[in-house]
Amino acid sequence: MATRKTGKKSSPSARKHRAAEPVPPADAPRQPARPGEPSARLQELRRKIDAVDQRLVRLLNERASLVVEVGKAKRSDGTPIYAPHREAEVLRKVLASNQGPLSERSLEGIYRELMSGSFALEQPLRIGFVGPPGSQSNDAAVKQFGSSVDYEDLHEIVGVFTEVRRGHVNYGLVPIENSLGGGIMETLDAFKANAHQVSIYGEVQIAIHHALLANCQPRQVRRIHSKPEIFQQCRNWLSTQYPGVELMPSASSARAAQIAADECRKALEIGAEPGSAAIGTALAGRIYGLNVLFPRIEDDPNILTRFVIIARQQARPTGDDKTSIMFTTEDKPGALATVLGIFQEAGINLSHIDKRPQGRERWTYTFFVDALGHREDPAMAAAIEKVKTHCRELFILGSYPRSRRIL
Ligand SMILES: C=C(O[C@@H]1C=C(C(=O)O)C=C[C@H]1O)C(=O)O
Repeated sequence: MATRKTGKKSSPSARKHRAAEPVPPADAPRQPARPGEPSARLQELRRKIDAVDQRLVRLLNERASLVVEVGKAKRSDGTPIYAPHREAEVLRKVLASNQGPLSERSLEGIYRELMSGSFALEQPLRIGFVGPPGSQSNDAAVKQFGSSVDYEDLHEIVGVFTEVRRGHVNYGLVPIENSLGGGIMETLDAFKANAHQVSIYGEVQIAIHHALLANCQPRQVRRIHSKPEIFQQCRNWLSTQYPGVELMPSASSARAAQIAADECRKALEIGAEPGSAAIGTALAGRIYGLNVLFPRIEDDPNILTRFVIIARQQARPTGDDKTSIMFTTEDKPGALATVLGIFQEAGINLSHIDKRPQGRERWTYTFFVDALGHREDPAMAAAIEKVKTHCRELFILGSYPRSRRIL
């Protein structure tokens, strides 16, 4: 008969207990924990979690060692480090094998951070965004590329294009379309000036959330800083929660957070009550040292901004891609309708169309169209060739994996 290390014979009830799952069932009689101490069940569960973590760390490092090898192989044949087509494939396989209880969203978040760690192992990546730090673009970049890459605030959308083109950053993230305000003019214009040198390598859809940030109690807030558009997007919330408060316009929500943090500090220095707040991202709160008093105060919880990742490389096909093209039609009746008809005939779905003044000739426009499919798909390649014959000029801005998820 098995004995304990003490040498004592085990009782039948003890044997039964040892043979069963080490974690006591939830309905087992529980030893009352001493106040402030975790119960025996909680301790046992935590011991199991610790053991799983040990296995996970080994597995993560097994994966990381393979990533290091991938990095070497890429460097020897000049393959780009960041491979959105491969990431899409990894995520698709991982999510398909998920049986819960972890949600898809949580698993995807974990994998995004894991892949961010991969970059650091293959080659440190530098990502350009439009600041100031804590801006929506900074938030989007961190959600997409995680915390293991370097970020550079390039101040202006056009600056992101310039620095990608010059190779000072590996990739850049710029907003292209907002579900409330439509196309982002500065980005479309920057494509007109840089279409030869950079291309769209990926897209990211970000849910826009606004938080009330401050260093005081909610009832102490007297003045709120933010961008005028953001006040508009939180109008109902502000008029019910803070009807008499002073609204101070600023150039960006991140700048607003910086001003509110400065004003709070100064108030505290002179012994006054801090009453300044800002509406911005939770990331801005972390950067400028403000607490989130209320998260998600936007009136419409479904505001999205689509960002594109720009690069000096072309993304490979994944089977679920988008192609963005930019063209100027010939100056004749029905020219745009002819172009759109070509996609229709080819059975190619268009997901977005926008326009900007062409710039050189008055009342002439440059059109931006997103078509579903990759430029290497024979139907897409043939349609684009045909479209070209009806255009003065046409550029393919890029083919890249279509993003269906919202970060
Ligand atoms: C490891 C690779 O490099 C990067 C990291 C990935 C990963 O961690 O799975 C996937 C794609 C790339 O962005 C790869 O290309 O396979």
